[in-house]
This record gives sequence, C-alpha cells and structure tokens, in this order.
Amino acid sequence: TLLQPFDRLYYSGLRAYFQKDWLATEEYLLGALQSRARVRGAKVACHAQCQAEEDQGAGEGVPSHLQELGVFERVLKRAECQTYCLRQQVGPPSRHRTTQSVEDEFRRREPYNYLQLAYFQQQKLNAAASAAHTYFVANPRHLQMKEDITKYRKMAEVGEESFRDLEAQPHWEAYDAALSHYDADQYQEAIPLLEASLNESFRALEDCRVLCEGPYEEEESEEEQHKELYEAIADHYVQVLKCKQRCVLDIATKPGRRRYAIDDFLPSHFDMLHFAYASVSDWQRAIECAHTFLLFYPKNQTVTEKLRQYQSAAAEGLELTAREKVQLYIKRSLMEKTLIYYAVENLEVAFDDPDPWTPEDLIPEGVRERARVNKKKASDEDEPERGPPPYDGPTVTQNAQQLNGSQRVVVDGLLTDDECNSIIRLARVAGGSGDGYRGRRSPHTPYENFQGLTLLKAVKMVGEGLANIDDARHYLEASERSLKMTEWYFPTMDTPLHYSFTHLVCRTAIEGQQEGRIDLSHPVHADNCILDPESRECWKEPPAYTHRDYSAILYLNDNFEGGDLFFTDMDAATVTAQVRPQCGRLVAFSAGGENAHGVRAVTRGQRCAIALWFTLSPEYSEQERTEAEEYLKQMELSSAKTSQVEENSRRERGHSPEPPGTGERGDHQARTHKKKASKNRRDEL
Ligand SMILES: O=C(O)CCC(=O)C(=O)O
Ligand SMILES: [Fe+3]
Repeated sequence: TLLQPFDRLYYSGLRAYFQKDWLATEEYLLGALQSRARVRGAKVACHAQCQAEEDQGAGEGVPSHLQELGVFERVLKRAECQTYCLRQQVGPPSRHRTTQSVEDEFRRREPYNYLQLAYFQQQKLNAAASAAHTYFVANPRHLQMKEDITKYRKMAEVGEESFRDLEAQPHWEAYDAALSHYDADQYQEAIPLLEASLNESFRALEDCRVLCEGPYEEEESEEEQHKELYEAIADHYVQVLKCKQRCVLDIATKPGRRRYAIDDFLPSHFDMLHFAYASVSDWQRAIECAHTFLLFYPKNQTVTEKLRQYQSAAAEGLELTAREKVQLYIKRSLMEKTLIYYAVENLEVAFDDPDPWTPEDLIPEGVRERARVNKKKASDEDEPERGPPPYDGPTVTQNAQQLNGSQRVVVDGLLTDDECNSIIRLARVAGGSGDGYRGRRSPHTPYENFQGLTLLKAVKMVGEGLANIDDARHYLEASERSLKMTEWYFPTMDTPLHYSFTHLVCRTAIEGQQEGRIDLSHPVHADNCILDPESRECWKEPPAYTHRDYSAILYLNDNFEGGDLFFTDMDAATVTAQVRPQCGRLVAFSAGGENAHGVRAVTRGQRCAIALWFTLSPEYSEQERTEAEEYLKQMELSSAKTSQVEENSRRERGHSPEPPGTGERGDHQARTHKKKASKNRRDEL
C-alpha cells in the first residue's frame, strides 16, 4: 500500500480527536507514528545502500582539475539513487516530507498525548496507560499527565507492565543499567552494559546523522533567497554538518531532559570502561580504553597515569591500542568541525560546538576571541532592557556582578519598619496559636524551630479572629511588591511571572543548644533542581519543583545571630556571595543550579522572611492565593457578614475523579512553543 504522509495522518488524528471520534483518533495517530517510523527506516536503509554502490564504483586517478566534476558526478548519482530508493520504499517526496514544526511535535511525543485520551475514551486502559507513560517520560513537567498516570495506577485492570515507554531508546536502557552497577562497584556486571550502551549510542548517532541529510531549511529574510550555486550548496552543506554535529547532544539527552545533554557522553564511557576493566584485572582492555579516552583528551594527567599503571600490571606481549572505530569517529568529527569553523570565519555562520574536547588549535583565533568577549559580556551582563522600576522607593544595591554570579540581585527598601513588624507579628501569632501552626523542629536542623505560614492560613486566622487584618494585608502587599520587582529586574520576554508558592518562614535558635554548632539552618540546595555537587550538575526533574523559575526572599528583621544567606558554586562548597538579612531587603535569583544557596545557622533569636517562588507556567500558579485575596477582600468589605465568608472559605477545591482532563493540552502546547522561541533568542545572545 501507498504510504500516507505522517503529518497528514497526524492532523487527521487531531481533527478526529476534536470531533471526539476516538477510534479514528487512535487509527490516525498510530498510522502517523508508523508512517514516520517507516520513512526514517527507509532513509537510513537508502543511505547505506547508496553509500555501498558509490564505494563499489569508486574509480581512481582523476586529474585534479576534473575532480569537481567527479565530486558532482557522485552528488548527482547519489541524488538519483537516494530519490529513487526512497520513492521505491515510501513513495514520492510529498508522502514523506514535512515541516520542522511537525517534526518537533513528534520529537516531543505529542501524538501520545492525544492517543492516551482516545484509548481512554474507548476503555482501552492498558494502551492508554502506555501512551500516557510514553508521553510523560518525555514531558515530566506535564502535571495533567502525571495526574492521569496516578489514576491509571489505581485502576485494578491496568497491569504494571503497561507503564512502559513505547519509544524507549536502547542506549539509555543499557546506560542506566550500566551506571547503577558501576555506582555500586559491580564492575563485572557494568562492563557488558557499558559496551552495549556504547554500541547502541554509536548506532543512534549514525541514524541521527543520516536524518540530517534532509531538506534545506530556508532562512526567513527575503534577501537570503536566490542564492548562487556555491553559496547555496555551501549553505545547505554547512547546515547539514552542523546538524550532524548536534547529534552528539541528541543521543546524550535523555527524553524529558531537553536541553540537558550529558556532557562528554561518549568519552565518559571510556573513562568508566578503563576503570571497570582494570577493576576486574583485564589489563589489555583497560589499556585499550584508556588509550581511547586519551584520543579525546590527550593531555589528561589522571588517565595517562592510570595507563602507565595498567601497562606495568599487564604481562609482556601484545598491547591493545585505541579503538579504531573511535579513531575514525574523531577524525571525521574534526574534519567536519574544520569545515564548519571555516564557514564561521568566512560565511557568517554561527556554531555552538557540542564537544568540550575539541582541540583549541582547531578553533580559529578570531572565533576564540569572540567567544572570550561574549563570555565577558555575559558576566558583565545584568543590564538587559528593562522599563522603569515599578516603585520609586526600593533600590538595587547589589547586581549579579557584585554578587559574583548570574541572575541574582539584592534590592533594599521594599518595606518600612512598621510593615516588617506587622508581618512578623502575624508569624508570632501563628506560632503561638497552638493549632498546628506552632513552630516545630526545623526540617533542616535539630537546633532550630521552624514555622511557616501561607497566605491563605494567615487570612483564615484573621477570619477566625486570631490575627489582625492589617497584618495579613501587609503580608499580601509585600509579596506583590516582591513579584513586581523580580519581574522588572529579570525581564522574561513578555511572559508574566506567576506566584507558585508563598511562605512566611521564621527560624528560631533553640536556646542552650547552640554551643559548637557546625551545621546550617538550611543546607545548600537549588530551588528547581536536584543539586549533585559531585558531578556539579543539577537534575531538573521530580521530586524537585522544576516549574519554579525565579526565587525571591524578602527579609523582615536582623535582630538575630547567624542566618546569613549565601550562594555557592555547583560544588555546594565554594561560597561566591553572602547576604545579611535586614528589614525590607529582597534577594531575587533564577531558581536553577547557577544559584545554589544555603542559610547559615541561626544561633540566637528569630529570623523571619517571606520566601516566594515564581513560575513562567500559568498552570503552576498558586491556587490558594486567589482564594486568600478574595477572602481578604470580602472581610474588608463586610466585616459584619463573617459567617457567610467562612462558608465560602470552606469550599474545598475537589480533585476531579475522572476522566483525565483535556484542559491543559492546548495551553501546554502554546507554552512550549513560546518557551522554545525565547530559548532561541537567548542562544543567539
Ligand atoms: O531564607 C532564606 O534566606 C533562604 C531560604 C531558602 O533557600 C529556601 O527556603 O529555599
Ligand atoms: Fe532555596
């Protein structure tokens, strides 16, 4: 049968989806996934076939001035072969060509998002769970899907085996298994898995590279059109080379960790392998893998030293050298980089080298210089275009440069002393009210008490006659000023910041227990990712609050000892800046690993602050806040009708039991597109 173009099938699927024709949705979407898989398979197969034919027919001794014709003879034949082959396998171009945006949707696994609901509506629950799981693996921030999966897990008829990734990539399975053995010092088990991961990774890399040989992506501007012969060829060719180079990142990026490729993915395999082989006394293999690692990093001292040890441990005789496959891989990669850098220097091409191991001398001096300047600019940064500040009073007292980092700021003068005292009073009342808000042992240290008060609880306390309405109003206003200042200082391309969580927090030193304390009030952490100081990485994945984009802390007092906030490098140890709390001082920063921070022990007195986290994703905005605001407004309007107000506040927002909702899907898509656009902007800077 004739292949149906997968983008058409996909859109037919979406149409069916919106018409609630679930069976048709299922059929179209499955068809789309299969059709795309077939096209990709055919491209890889055709590439192999045409390459083989070309190798067979390679003649020798062509005079140099005719070489170009020789090259183009090959190009023409290749074009003919490739088109013919694809036509045979999947049909004419209209059947398999598509736009980048459809391709991106498939990469993000969007079809599974719709597919799961189509399955669910037809009561095909196991299939629905698989689709949901498959989608969620690549989109771990998708709350709706997370809830849906929880629902499927509770369903008796859905078996555990349904929660599998239908698009699982073999190299990740091997890699993850390898690492868990390796980390547990089980080298015998780790070795075959590492080798498998390596093999599968190279295979995935080659497939990815073949798929780069696709259609030319037109530039947008008008004058770019109508290129001349060599210009056009060079343009397209460099585009393809860059795409091929990027494949290194592609295979090193786990689904769901977009933009967070594992650094040095291939070389690190050999670093682990030489160690693993040595641990089981396979000296020959250890030597081979150390040599191979050194192909990437010839000057690496540690591995050079290890290699020497292995060599003296190994018996005399034949010694293995670096793997040939890797030698060829590096050679090819360096040739590609040389061409790309030529284009960077001479043809106004931009290139982000994905490999940290590229030798310095391969990068043209001009490009190196430009990179240095850009880096300096980035560290001087901090002056994006921002409008006038939202308030007159507060002033920026320390910018990112003064704070030795990026995306951090200190603003003073956000609150008056009266306002600070008013908000602290609220915290004290909450702490003393004895109904669950009482200060408890801190979750972070046994030497401090810790009490937290959300906005809604504060407002409810007012409703219960336990707290002063002005104090609650000040709490609300303080949080609003913090958001406005943060939003002003960190312009985010017209995307507004939303409150994600607001917490009034006091930390109190427990008297008599402070002698010789060496711990922290709050250990070093990042607010939206799991900090791994050892690898100096920050995993942006659950259970971290990955949707938090900016953090702000508004301090309320300074009459305590200790309790300074400090920032560190990703090693969680090197302190880069320290901030002393005081009334009305706001510290705001981007919530990722670049702003790892902690709080020094509070050794005397009570330290109070409003901690706020903001998000760019409206679906993660704080629901309680609206409730608190409305409640407060009502109380202010009619303090007499409190009974009715209480009635309203009791309305709990229930969790919809079924079916999995559709509400978020459209939003999500819009958001990812926006995110992508802003990301691209950032990359260009
Ligand atoms: O109170 C502070 O200074 C920082 C608190 C903090 O980092 C947090 O709660 O995540
Ligand atoms: Fe924090």
